[in-house]
Amino acid sequence: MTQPILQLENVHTYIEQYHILQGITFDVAENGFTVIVGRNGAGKTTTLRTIIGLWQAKSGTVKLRGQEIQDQTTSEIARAGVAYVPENMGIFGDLTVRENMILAARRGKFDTDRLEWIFGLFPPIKKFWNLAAGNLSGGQKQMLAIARAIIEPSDLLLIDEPTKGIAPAIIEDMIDAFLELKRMQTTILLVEQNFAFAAALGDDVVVIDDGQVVHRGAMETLSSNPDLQQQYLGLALNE
Ligand SMILES: Nc1ncnc2c1ncn2[C@@H]1O[C@H](COP(=O)(O)OP(=O)(O)OP(=O)(O)O)[C@@H](O)[C@H]1O
Repeated sequence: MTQPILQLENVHTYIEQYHILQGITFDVAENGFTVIVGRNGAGKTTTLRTIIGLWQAKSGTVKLRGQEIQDQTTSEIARAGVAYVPENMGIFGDLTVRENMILAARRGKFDTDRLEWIFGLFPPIKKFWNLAAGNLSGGQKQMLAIARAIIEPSDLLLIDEPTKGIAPAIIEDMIDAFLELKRMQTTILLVEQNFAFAAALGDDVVVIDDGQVVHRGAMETLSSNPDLQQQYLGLALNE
């Protein structure tokens, strides 16, 4: 079996005095789509922030291609090939869509083919190219945040809850865009509350509860078994 691109081993993260991640262990397969699910406050965002170095693990290891990265800074981890779309999306509302994209492009220049590919994935990016990003709808802002993260190729894309507050019709469009990313063999680790969305995309799933991994394995095993869903997720994801 090939080495996973990312491996977390017994990761403990504290926020101030609070022991939030309590021994998180899981792998992310290269070219796969892994989804982290779990109820509110379970520690999903903290897990992504620990991987990208915005929180520092107090103990345990995070390995990228076998190299320990848990003591590296966020910019070092980003340079090593990890892109991150935070829950708040991190876009600049007073800059145009184009300017937001330029800031995310290395050397401030676009690869034309890649930009066309992104326009195909997310048509609103092309349509509102010269509009201040603050005027976009919630779903369009989310698309812009993802477009910024993929304007340069990365080895691993971390995305935090892209469906949050997004209308169902837009969620369908996002599923199509993510399926296309999957076809392009982008390795993705997604945090998601919407189980239908997670199940439509995930190859593998990690369930976190109260700072611990309570289940991991093939998404198919969980998505095809309502009893398992009830056991691990309760009603939290279907509210
Ligand atoms: N900056 C912070 N200061 C103190 N506690 C925090 C901070 N950020 C998160 N926490 C706490 O850490 C725990 C895990 O939060 P986290 O955001 O990782 O959960 P989550 O699973 O992503 O939840 P949600 O689905 O609600 O976003 C929660 O109890 C939260 O209150």
